[in-house]
Amino acid sequence: MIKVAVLGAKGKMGAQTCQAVAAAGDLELVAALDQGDELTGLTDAGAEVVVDFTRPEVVMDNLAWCIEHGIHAVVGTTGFDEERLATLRAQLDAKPGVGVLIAPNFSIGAVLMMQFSAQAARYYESVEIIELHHPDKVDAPSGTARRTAELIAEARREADSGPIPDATTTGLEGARGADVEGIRVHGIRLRGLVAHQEVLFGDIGETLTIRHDSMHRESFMAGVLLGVRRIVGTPGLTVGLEHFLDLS
Ligand SMILES: NC(=O)C1=CN([C@@H]2O[C@H](COP(=O)(O)OP(=O)(O)OC[C@H]3O[C@@H](n4cnc5c(N)ncnc54)[C@H](O)[C@@H]3O)[C@@H](O)[C@H]2O)C=CC1
Ligand SMILES: O=C(O)C1=N[C@H](C(=O)O)C[C@H](O)C1
Repeated sequence: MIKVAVLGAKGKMGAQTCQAVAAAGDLELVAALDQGDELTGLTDAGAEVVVDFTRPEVVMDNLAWCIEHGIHAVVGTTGFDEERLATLRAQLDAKPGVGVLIAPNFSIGAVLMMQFSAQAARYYESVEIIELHHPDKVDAPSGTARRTAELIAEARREADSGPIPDATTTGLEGARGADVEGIRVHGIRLRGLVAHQEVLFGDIGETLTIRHDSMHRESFMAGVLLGVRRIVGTPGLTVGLEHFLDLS
C-alpha cells in the first residue's frame, strides 16, 4: 500500500482525489489537509506521496517542504513557468530519490489533445487556442493552454515555421487574447463548464480543430492515480503525464 496525503483536500479537485485514493485497493489515504493545517501532519501520518491541488501562490512552499522531508509529490496545481521548474530541479538535486510530477492536466484525453496539437503544429501557418472553464477558476490562461502553446511553439521552432499571420494593428486591448510564446490564447469563463479546450489550426483552404472536454472532475482521477503509482519509482522532476503513458 502506498501512503498518500492530499493538500487542498477541501477543494474541488482535492475532495475528488481523496475519494479516488480511498477507493483504490493499493493506496491508503493517510492525511487530508487544507489551508490552515500544519504540514507536519504529512510526516506525522507517514505520507510517502502528496497530491497537491491548492493554489499557484502556495504550491512552491508546499513542494519545498515535501522535498526537504523526502516525500514524493504529484502536482496538479497550475502556475509553473521555467523559473519555478528550475527551482524544483535544484531542490530535487539536493534530495536524490525524491520524485515530483508536475501535470498541467491529468485527463488522458487532454494529454492526447496536447500531443496531437504538437504533432499538427508544423503543418499549419495559423494556430490559436481557446480554453473554456468554470467561472470559479482563479488563473488565466489555464495551465493546459499554456503548456499546449509551449509545445506548439517548440514544434514550430523545430520546423522553422514563420510568424503566424495577423494584420491587427488597431482595436481594443485584449481582443486578440494573451500571447504565450507567440501563440494567441483566449480564455472563456462560463457557468456550467468544467474544463475544455480547442486548438484551431488553419492553412490555405482548410482548418483543423482539435477539441477536448472534461465534463466531470472524475476525468482527472485515472491520471492522478497513475501519477501516484509511478512517482514512487521516478526520482527527479517529471513535467507532463505523457511521460507515464505508453504513447508511441
Ligand atoms: N492538473 C489538472 O489536471 C488539474 C488542475 N487543476 C488545478 O488545481 C488547482 C486547484 O483547483 P480546484 O480544486 O478547482 O480549486 P479549489 O479552489 O476548489 O481548491 C483549492 C483548495 O486549496 C486549499 N488551499 C489553499 N491554500 C492552501 C494551503 N496553503 N495548504 C493546503 N490547502 C490550501 C483551498 O482552501 C481549497 O480548498 C488549480 O490550480 C487548478 O487549476 C484543476 C483541475 C485539474
Ligand atoms: O482549474 C481547473 O478547473 C483546471 N485547471 C487545469 C488548468 O489550468 O489547465 C486543468 C484543467 O483545465 C482544469
